[in-house]
Amino acid sequence: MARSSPAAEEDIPGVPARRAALRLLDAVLRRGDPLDQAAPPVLRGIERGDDRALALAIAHEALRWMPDLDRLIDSATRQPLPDDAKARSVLRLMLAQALRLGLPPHAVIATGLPLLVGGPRRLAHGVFSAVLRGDGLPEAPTLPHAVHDRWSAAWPGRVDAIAAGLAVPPPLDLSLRDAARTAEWADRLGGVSLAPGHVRLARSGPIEQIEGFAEGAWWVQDLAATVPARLLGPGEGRRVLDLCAAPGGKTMQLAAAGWQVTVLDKSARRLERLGENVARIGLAVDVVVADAMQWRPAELYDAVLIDAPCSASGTCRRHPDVLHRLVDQSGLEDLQRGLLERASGALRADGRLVYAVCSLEPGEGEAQAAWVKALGPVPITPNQLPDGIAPTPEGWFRSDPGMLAEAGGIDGFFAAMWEK
Ligand SMILES: C[S@@+](CC[C@H](N)C(=O)[O-])C[C@H]1O[C@@H](n2cnc3c(N)ncnc32)[C@H](O)[C@@H]1O
Repeated sequence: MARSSPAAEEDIPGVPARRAALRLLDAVLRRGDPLDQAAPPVLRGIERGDDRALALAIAHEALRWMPDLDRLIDSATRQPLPDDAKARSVLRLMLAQALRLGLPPHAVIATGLPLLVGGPRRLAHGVFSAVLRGDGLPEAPTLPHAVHDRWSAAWPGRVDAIAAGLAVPPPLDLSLRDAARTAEWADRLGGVSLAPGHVRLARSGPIEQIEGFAEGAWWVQDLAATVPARLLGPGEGRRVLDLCAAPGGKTMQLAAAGWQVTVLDKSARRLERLGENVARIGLAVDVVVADAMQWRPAELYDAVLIDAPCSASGTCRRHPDVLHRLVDQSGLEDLQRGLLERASGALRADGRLVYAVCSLEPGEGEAQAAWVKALGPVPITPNQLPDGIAPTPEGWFRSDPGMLAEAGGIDGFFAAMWEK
Protein backbone atom coordinates (compact mmCIF):
# COMPACT_ATOMS: atom_id res chain seq x y z
CA MET A 1 0.00 0.00 0.00
CA ALA A 2 1.38 3.44 -0.90
CA ARG A 3 2.19 5.65 2.08
CA SER A 4 0.12 8.82 2.12
CA SER A 5 2.05 12.07 2.20
CA PRO A 6 2.09 14.29 5.31
CA ALA A 7 0.21 16.99 3.38
CA ALA A 8 -2.60 14.58 2.56
CA GLU A 9 -2.77 13.46 6.17
CA GLU A 10 -3.00 17.04 7.37
CA ASP A 11 -6.14 17.25 5.24
CA ILE A 12 -7.83 14.48 7.21
CA PRO A 13 -10.52 16.23 9.24
CA GLY A 14 -9.56 16.33 12.89
CA VAL A 15 -5.78 16.03 12.42
CA PRO A 16 -5.08 19.77 12.85
CA ALA A 17 -6.88 19.73 16.22
CA ARG A 18 -4.72 16.78 17.39
CA ARG A 19 -1.57 18.44 16.07
CA ALA A 20 -2.50 21.55 18.05
CA ALA A 21 -3.06 19.43 21.18
CA LEU A 22 0.41 17.94 20.69
CA ARG A 23 1.96 21.40 20.44
CA LEU A 24 0.10 22.48 23.59
CA LEU A 25 1.40 19.47 25.51
CA ASP A 26 4.88 20.22 24.27
CA ALA A 27 4.65 23.89 25.30
CA VAL A 28 3.68 22.90 28.85
CA LEU A 29 6.01 19.94 29.37
CA ARG A 30 9.08 21.08 27.48
CA ARG A 31 8.95 24.85 27.82
CA GLY A 32 6.99 25.14 31.08
CA ASP A 33 4.51 27.56 29.46
CA PRO A 34 1.06 28.02 31.01
CA LEU A 35 -1.55 26.42 28.76
CA ASP A 36 -3.56 29.65 28.65
CA GLN A 37 -0.53 31.45 27.31
CA ALA A 38 0.43 28.74 24.81
CA ALA A 39 -3.09 28.30 23.45
CA PRO A 40 -3.81 31.51 21.46
CA PRO A 41 -0.89 31.23 18.99
CA VAL A 42 -1.27 27.46 18.67
CA LEU A 43 -5.02 27.59 18.05
CA ARG A 44 -4.99 30.64 15.79
CA GLY A 45 -4.66 28.55 12.63
CA ILE A 46 -7.66 26.34 13.45
CA GLU A 47 -10.77 27.65 11.81
CA ARG A 48 -13.62 25.95 13.64
CA GLY A 49 -14.46 26.79 17.22
CA ASP A 50 -15.34 23.19 18.06
CA ASP A 51 -11.93 22.01 16.79
CA ARG A 52 -10.19 24.60 18.98
CA ALA A 53 -12.25 23.47 21.96
CA LEU A 54 -11.42 19.83 21.18
CA ALA A 55 -7.67 20.53 21.00
CA LEU A 56 -7.83 22.21 24.41
CA ALA A 57 -9.97 19.46 25.94
CA ILE A 58 -7.54 16.76 24.72
CA ALA A 59 -4.53 18.64 26.15
CA HIS A 60 -6.36 19.23 29.45
CA GLU A 61 -7.31 15.58 29.90
CA ALA A 62 -3.84 14.33 28.92
CA LEU A 63 -2.30 16.64 31.55
CA ARG A 64 -4.93 15.82 34.19
CA TRP A 65 -4.32 12.07 33.86
CA MET A 66 -0.71 12.01 32.73
CA PRO A 67 0.86 9.76 35.42
CA ASP A 68 -1.95 7.23 34.87
CA LEU A 69 -1.74 7.40 31.08
CA ASP A 70 2.02 6.90 31.32
CA ARG A 71 1.55 3.86 33.54
CA LEU A 72 -0.84 2.35 30.99
CA ILE A 73 1.56 3.11 28.14
CA ASP A 74 4.47 1.54 30.04
CA SER A 75 2.41 -1.54 30.83
CA ALA A 76 1.98 -2.14 27.10
CA THR A 77 5.58 -1.65 25.92
CA ARG A 78 8.48 -4.01 26.44
CA GLN A 79 10.98 -1.14 26.49
CA PRO A 80 9.66 2.05 28.11
CA LEU A 81 9.46 4.98 25.72
CA PRO A 82 11.59 7.93 26.85
CA ASP A 83 9.62 10.57 28.78
CA ASP A 84 10.08 13.13 26.04
CA ALA A 85 9.49 10.76 23.09
CA LYS A 86 6.98 12.09 20.60
CA ALA A 87 5.32 8.67 20.48
CA ARG A 88 4.65 8.89 24.24
CA SER A 89 3.05 12.31 23.85
CA VAL A 90 0.93 11.17 20.92
CA LEU A 91 -0.18 8.10 22.89
CA ARG A 92 -1.10 10.27 25.89
CA LEU A 93 -3.31 12.35 23.61
CA MET A 94 -4.84 9.33 21.89
CA LEU A 95 -5.62 7.60 25.18
CA ALA A 96 -7.02 10.80 26.70
CA GLN A 97 -9.46 10.96 23.78
CA ALA A 98 -10.54 7.33 24.02
CA LEU A 99 -10.58 6.94 27.81
CA ARG A 100 -11.65 10.42 28.92
CA LEU A 101 -13.47 12.09 26.06
CA GLY A 102 -15.18 8.92 24.85
CA LEU A 103 -14.13 9.32 21.20
CA PRO A 104 -14.36 6.16 19.06
CA PRO A 105 -11.01 4.31 18.83
CA HIS A 106 -11.05 4.22 15.00
CA ALA A 107 -11.36 8.02 14.87
CA VAL A 108 -8.62 8.42 17.46
CA ILE A 109 -6.29 6.17 15.44
CA ALA A 110 -7.10 7.88 12.13
CA THR A 111 -6.30 11.32 13.54
CA GLY A 112 -3.50 10.32 15.93
CA LEU A 113 -1.12 8.18 13.93
CA PRO A 114 -0.59 10.88 11.24
CA LEU A 115 1.18 12.88 13.97
CA LEU A 116 3.92 10.26 13.91
CA VAL A 117 5.03 10.71 10.30
CA GLY A 118 8.25 8.71 9.88
CA GLY A 119 7.96 7.52 13.50
CA PRO A 120 6.90 4.35 15.30
CA ARG A 121 3.28 4.29 14.18
CA ARG A 122 3.01 0.56 14.36
CA LEU A 123 4.23 0.53 17.92
CA ALA A 124 1.82 3.35 18.84
CA HIS A 125 -1.06 1.52 17.21
CA GLY A 126 -0.19 -1.66 19.11
CA VAL A 127 0.17 0.11 22.47
CA PHE A 128 -3.08 2.01 22.00
CA SER A 129 -5.01 -1.16 21.14
CA ALA A 130 -3.44 -3.13 24.01
CA VAL A 131 -4.28 -0.40 26.55
CA LEU A 132 -7.90 -0.29 25.36
CA ARG A 133 -8.18 -4.00 26.04
CA GLY A 134 -7.04 -3.43 29.66
CA ASP A 135 -8.66 -2.04 32.82
CA GLY A 136 -8.50 1.62 31.91
CA LEU A 137 -8.01 4.54 34.26
CA PRO A 138 -8.52 4.61 38.03
CA GLU A 139 -11.41 6.60 39.51
CA ALA A 140 -9.22 9.53 40.53
CA PRO A 141 -6.09 10.77 38.76
CA THR A 142 -2.69 10.06 40.29
CA LEU A 143 -0.87 13.29 41.12
CA PRO A 144 2.67 13.75 39.77
CA HIS A 145 5.16 12.52 42.41
CA ALA A 146 6.53 15.90 43.44
CA VAL A 147 3.05 17.37 43.83
CA HIS A 148 1.76 14.34 45.73
CA ASP A 149 4.67 14.45 48.16
CA ARG A 150 4.40 18.17 48.79
CA TRP A 151 0.62 18.21 49.29
CA SER A 152 0.72 15.07 51.48
CA ALA A 153 3.12 16.93 53.77
CA ALA A 154 1.15 20.20 53.62
CA TRP A 155 -2.37 18.75 53.95
CA PRO A 156 -2.16 15.47 55.85
CA GLY A 157 -5.18 13.30 55.09
CA ARG A 158 -6.44 15.58 52.28
CA VAL A 159 -4.40 14.50 49.29
CA ASP A 160 -6.72 11.68 48.18
CA ALA A 161 -9.72 14.00 48.33
CA ILE A 162 -7.81 16.64 46.38
CA ALA A 163 -6.93 14.08 43.68
CA ALA A 164 -10.56 12.92 43.58
CA GLY A 165 -11.59 16.55 43.09
CA LEU A 166 -9.50 16.57 39.90
CA ALA A 167 -11.24 13.57 38.38
CA VAL A 168 -13.76 15.51 36.35
CA PRO A 169 -13.57 18.93 34.74
CA PRO A 170 -15.27 21.42 37.06
CA PRO A 171 -18.72 22.95 36.59
CA LEU A 172 -19.15 26.51 35.36
CA ASP A 173 -19.47 29.10 38.13
CA LEU A 174 -21.03 32.48 37.38
CA SER A 175 -20.92 35.64 39.50
CA LEU A 176 -23.96 37.88 39.13
CA ARG A 177 -23.83 41.63 38.76
CA ASP A 178 -26.96 41.87 40.89
CA ALA A 179 -26.74 39.50 43.86
CA ALA A 180 -30.34 40.34 44.81
CA ARG A 181 -31.45 38.38 41.70
CA THR A 182 -29.61 35.16 42.59
CA ALA A 183 -32.70 32.93 42.84
CA GLU A 184 -34.12 34.35 39.60
CA TRP A 185 -30.91 33.71 37.62
CA ALA A 186 -30.38 30.26 39.12
CA ASP A 187 -33.87 29.40 37.93
CA ARG A 188 -33.51 30.98 34.48
CA LEU A 189 -30.20 29.23 33.80
CA GLY A 190 -31.15 25.92 35.38
CA GLY A 191 -28.32 26.16 37.89
CA VAL A 192 -27.84 26.03 41.64
CA SER A 193 -26.55 28.72 43.96
CA LEU A 194 -24.06 28.06 46.75
CA ALA A 195 -23.75 31.68 47.90
CA PRO A 196 -25.46 35.02 47.22
CA GLY A 197 -24.55 36.26 43.75
CA HIS A 198 -23.36 32.82 42.65
CA VAL A 199 -24.89 30.38 40.14
CA ARG A 200 -23.33 27.02 39.24
CA LEU A 201 -24.09 25.37 35.90
CA ALA A 202 -23.28 21.78 34.94
CA ARG A 203 -22.91 22.71 31.28
CA SER A 204 -19.84 23.77 29.38
CA GLY A 205 -19.47 25.11 25.84
CA PRO A 206 -19.30 28.65 24.49
CA ILE A 207 -20.24 31.03 27.31
CA GLU A 208 -21.39 33.68 24.83
CA GLN A 209 -24.39 31.47 24.12
CA ILE A 210 -25.59 31.40 27.72
CA GLU A 211 -28.50 33.70 28.53
CA GLY A 212 -27.46 36.94 30.19
CA PHE A 213 -23.97 37.11 28.64
CA ALA A 214 -24.77 39.85 26.14
CA GLU A 215 -26.58 41.99 28.70
CA GLY A 216 -23.68 41.66 31.16
CA ALA A 217 -25.73 39.97 33.88
CA TRP A 218 -22.81 37.76 34.99
CA TRP A 219 -19.20 36.79 34.49
CA VAL A 220 -17.35 33.48 34.92
CA GLN A 221 -15.55 33.11 38.27
CA ASP A 222 -14.89 30.06 40.46
CA LEU A 223 -16.83 30.13 43.72
CA ALA A 224 -13.59 30.12 45.76
CA ALA A 225 -12.31 33.16 43.89
CA THR A 226 -15.39 35.12 44.95
CA VAL A 227 -14.59 34.84 48.66
CA PRO A 228 -11.90 37.57 48.98
CA ALA A 229 -14.15 40.37 47.67
CA ARG A 230 -17.12 39.08 49.72
CA LEU A 231 -15.05 39.61 52.87
CA LEU A 232 -15.07 43.37 52.32
CA GLY A 233 -18.89 43.50 52.24
CA PRO A 234 -20.92 46.35 50.68
CA GLY A 235 -18.86 49.35 49.57
CA GLU A 236 -21.42 52.13 50.11
CA GLY A 237 -19.30 54.45 47.99
CA ARG A 238 -16.05 53.84 49.90
CA ARG A 239 -12.75 53.57 48.05
CA VAL A 240 -10.96 50.28 47.50
CA LEU A 241 -7.62 49.57 45.86
CA ASP A 242 -7.71 46.33 43.86
CA LEU A 243 -4.05 45.43 43.68
CA CYS A 244 -3.02 42.91 40.99
CA ALA A 245 -6.48 43.24 39.52
CA ALA A 246 -6.46 41.89 35.96
CA PRO A 247 -8.47 40.38 34.33
CA GLY A 248 -10.93 41.76 36.85
CA GLY A 249 -13.10 39.06 38.46
CA LYS A 250 -12.75 40.62 41.90
CA THR A 251 -12.88 44.13 40.47
CA MET A 252 -16.36 43.47 39.11
CA GLN A 253 -17.54 42.03 42.42
CA LEU A 254 -16.26 45.08 44.29
CA ALA A 255 -17.76 47.58 41.83
CA ALA A 256 -21.07 45.66 41.80
CA ALA A 257 -21.07 45.76 45.62
CA GLY A 258 -20.92 49.56 45.58
CA TRP A 259 -17.18 50.17 46.04
CA GLN A 260 -15.43 52.94 44.17
CA VAL A 261 -12.62 50.85 42.72
CA THR A 262 -9.09 51.75 41.68
CA VAL A 263 -7.50 48.82 39.88
CA LEU A 264 -3.77 48.41 39.56
CA ASP A 265 -1.87 45.84 37.53
CA LYS A 266 1.51 45.88 35.86
CA SER A 267 0.26 44.16 32.72
CA ALA A 268 -1.25 46.62 30.22
CA ARG A 269 -2.43 43.69 28.09
CA ARG A 270 -4.30 42.06 30.97
CA LEU A 271 -5.73 45.45 31.96
CA GLU A 272 -7.11 45.78 28.45
CA ARG A 273 -9.05 42.56 29.08
CA LEU A 274 -10.16 43.94 32.44
CA GLY A 275 -11.47 47.04 30.64
CA GLU A 276 -13.48 44.88 28.22
CA ASN A 277 -14.84 42.73 31.05
CA VAL A 278 -15.87 45.68 33.20
CA ALA A 279 -17.49 47.42 30.20
CA ARG A 280 -19.51 44.31 29.30
CA ILE A 281 -20.91 44.21 32.82
CA GLY A 282 -21.69 47.96 32.66
CA LEU A 283 -19.44 49.00 35.55
CA ALA A 284 -16.80 51.74 35.77
CA VAL A 285 -13.44 51.73 37.59
CA ASP A 286 -10.24 53.82 37.68
CA VAL A 287 -7.31 52.06 36.07
CA VAL A 288 -3.60 52.36 36.92
CA VAL A 289 -0.94 50.51 34.92
CA ALA A 290 2.01 50.22 37.28
CA ASP A 291 4.29 47.90 39.17
CA ALA A 292 2.76 47.75 42.65
CA MET A 293 6.25 47.62 44.13
CA GLN A 294 7.13 51.02 42.63
CA TRP A 295 3.78 52.84 42.72
CA ARG A 296 2.96 55.38 45.43
CA PRO A 297 -0.73 56.15 46.06
CA ALA A 298 -1.74 59.82 46.03
CA GLU A 299 -4.28 59.12 48.79
CA LEU A 300 -5.16 56.39 51.21
CA TYR A 301 -7.90 53.78 50.77
CA ASP A 302 -10.73 52.44 52.92
CA ALA A 303 -9.79 48.94 51.82
CA VAL A 304 -7.14 47.12 49.79
CA LEU A 305 -7.55 43.72 48.18
CA ILE A 306 -4.37 41.93 47.10
CA ASP A 307 -4.98 39.00 44.78
CA ALA A 308 -1.31 38.19 44.69
CA PRO A 309 0.54 36.53 41.81
CA CYS A 310 1.18 32.93 42.89
CA SER A 311 1.79 29.38 41.66
CA ALA A 312 -1.98 29.12 40.89
CA SER A 313 -1.80 25.50 42.01
CA GLY A 314 -5.29 25.80 43.51
CA THR A 315 -6.73 26.10 40.01
CA CYS A 316 -5.43 22.64 38.98
CA ARG A 317 -8.98 21.40 38.25
CA ARG A 318 -9.38 24.00 35.49
CA HIS A 319 -5.70 24.29 34.63
CA PRO A 320 -4.14 20.82 35.04
CA ASP A 321 -0.96 22.18 33.44
CA VAL A 322 -0.06 23.75 36.81
CA LEU A 323 0.53 20.22 38.14
CA HIS A 324 3.41 19.85 35.70
CA ARG A 325 4.84 23.34 35.90
CA LEU A 326 5.17 23.92 39.63
CA VAL A 327 8.51 25.55 40.13
CA ASP A 328 10.43 27.20 42.93
CA GLN A 329 8.05 29.69 44.53
CA SER A 330 10.59 31.60 46.59
CA GLY A 331 10.63 34.58 44.19
CA LEU A 332 6.85 34.77 44.29
CA GLU A 333 6.80 34.50 48.07
CA ASP A 334 9.17 37.49 48.36
CA LEU A 335 6.91 39.46 46.01
CA GLN A 336 3.82 38.49 48.03
CA ARG A 337 5.44 39.88 51.21
CA GLY A 338 6.47 43.02 49.37
CA LEU A 339 2.88 43.49 48.21
CA LEU A 340 1.56 43.01 51.75
CA GLU A 341 3.89 45.77 52.98
CA ARG A 342 2.96 48.09 50.15
CA ALA A 343 -0.75 47.48 50.66
CA SER A 344 -0.54 48.30 54.38
CA GLY A 345 1.02 51.62 53.42
CA ALA A 346 -1.94 52.43 51.15
CA LEU A 347 -4.56 51.87 53.88
CA ARG A 348 -6.09 54.60 56.00
CA ALA A 349 -6.53 54.03 59.75
CA ASP A 350 -9.36 51.49 60.33
CA GLY A 351 -9.02 50.42 56.70
CA ARG A 352 -9.26 46.71 55.89
CA LEU A 353 -6.80 44.59 53.96
CA VAL A 354 -7.64 41.28 52.31
CA TYR A 355 -4.83 39.06 51.03
CA ALA A 356 -5.69 36.16 48.70
CA VAL A 357 -3.94 33.54 46.57
CA CYS A 358 -5.35 30.77 44.35
CA SER A 359 -2.69 28.46 45.71
CA LEU A 360 -2.49 25.18 47.60
CA GLU A 361 1.01 26.01 48.81
CA PRO A 362 1.00 27.02 52.51
CA GLY A 363 4.12 29.10 51.83
CA GLU A 364 2.02 31.39 49.64
CA GLY A 365 -1.03 31.41 51.92
CA GLU A 366 -0.91 30.48 55.60
CA ALA A 367 2.79 31.33 56.08
CA GLN A 368 2.32 34.78 54.53
CA ALA A 369 -0.71 35.53 56.71
CA ALA A 370 1.18 34.43 59.84
CA TRP A 371 4.02 36.76 58.85
CA VAL A 372 1.82 39.90 58.98
CA LYS A 373 2.35 41.53 62.38
CA ALA A 374 1.68 45.23 61.81
CA LEU A 375 -2.10 44.91 61.32
CA GLY A 376 -4.89 43.56 63.54
CA PRO A 377 -6.39 40.28 62.32
CA VAL A 378 -10.10 40.31 61.45
CA PRO A 379 -11.24 36.68 61.72
CA ILE A 380 -13.47 35.46 58.90
CA THR A 381 -16.92 34.33 60.05
CA PRO A 382 -18.83 31.29 58.74
CA ASN A 383 -21.54 33.44 57.12
CA GLN A 384 -18.89 35.04 54.87
CA LEU A 385 -18.05 31.65 53.32
CA PRO A 386 -20.01 29.32 51.01
CA ASP A 387 -22.17 26.78 52.82
CA GLY A 388 -20.12 23.72 53.73
CA ILE A 389 -16.82 25.55 54.30
CA ALA A 390 -15.80 26.78 57.75
CA PRO A 391 -13.08 29.31 58.61
CA THR A 392 -9.78 27.82 59.84
CA PRO A 393 -9.01 28.03 63.59
CA GLU A 394 -6.93 31.16 62.79
CA GLY A 395 -9.97 32.81 61.17
CA TRP A 396 -8.71 32.37 57.60
CA PHE A 397 -10.37 30.94 54.49
CA ARG A 398 -8.79 27.79 53.06
CA SER A 399 -10.39 25.68 50.33
CA ASP A 400 -9.05 22.76 48.33
CA PRO A 401 -10.42 20.86 45.29
CA GLY A 402 -11.60 18.00 47.52
CA MET A 403 -14.15 20.22 49.29
CA LEU A 404 -17.86 20.52 48.37
CA ALA A 405 -17.42 17.32 46.33
CA GLU A 406 -21.16 16.57 46.26
CA ALA A 407 -21.89 20.02 44.89
CA GLY A 408 -19.27 19.93 42.12
CA GLY A 409 -16.16 20.96 44.06
CA ILE A 410 -14.29 24.23 44.46
CA ASP A 411 -10.83 25.55 43.57
CA GLY A 412 -8.03 25.72 46.12
CA PHE A 413 -7.81 29.19 47.60
CA PHE A 414 -6.54 31.08 50.64
CA ALA A 415 -7.67 34.42 52.07
CA ALA A 416 -7.09 36.38 55.27
CA MET A 417 -8.21 39.83 56.47
CA TRP A 418 -6.75 42.52 58.73
CA GLU A 419 -7.60 46.03 59.96
CA LYS A 420 -5.14 48.90 60.28
C1 LIG B 1 -3.86 36.27 40.36
S1 LIG B 1 -3.77 37.40 39.05
C2 LIG B 1 -5.05 38.52 39.46
C3 LIG B 1 -6.46 38.03 39.16
C4 LIG B 1 -7.50 39.12 39.36
N1 LIG B 1 -7.44 39.71 40.67
C5 LIG B 1 -8.94 38.64 39.13
O1 LIG B 1 -9.68 38.44 40.08
O2 LIG B 1 -9.32 38.48 37.96
C6 LIG B 1 -2.32 38.30 39.50
C7 LIG B 1 -2.07 39.59 38.73
O3 LIG B 1 -0.94 40.22 39.33
C8 LIG B 1 -0.31 41.01 38.35
N2 LIG B 1 1.02 41.36 38.88
C9 LIG B 1 2.08 40.54 39.08
N3 LIG B 1 3.10 41.23 39.63
C10 LIG B 1 2.67 42.50 39.78
C11 LIG B 1 3.28 43.70 40.28
N4 LIG B 1 4.53 43.71 40.75
N5 LIG B 1 2.55 44.84 40.26
C12 LIG B 1 1.29 44.85 39.78
N6 LIG B 1 0.68 43.76 39.30
C13 LIG B 1 1.35 42.59 39.30
C14 LIG B 1 -0.33 40.12 37.12
O4 LIG B 1 -0.19 40.91 35.95
C15 LIG B 1 -1.71 39.46 37.26
O5 LIG B 1 -2.65 40.15 36.48
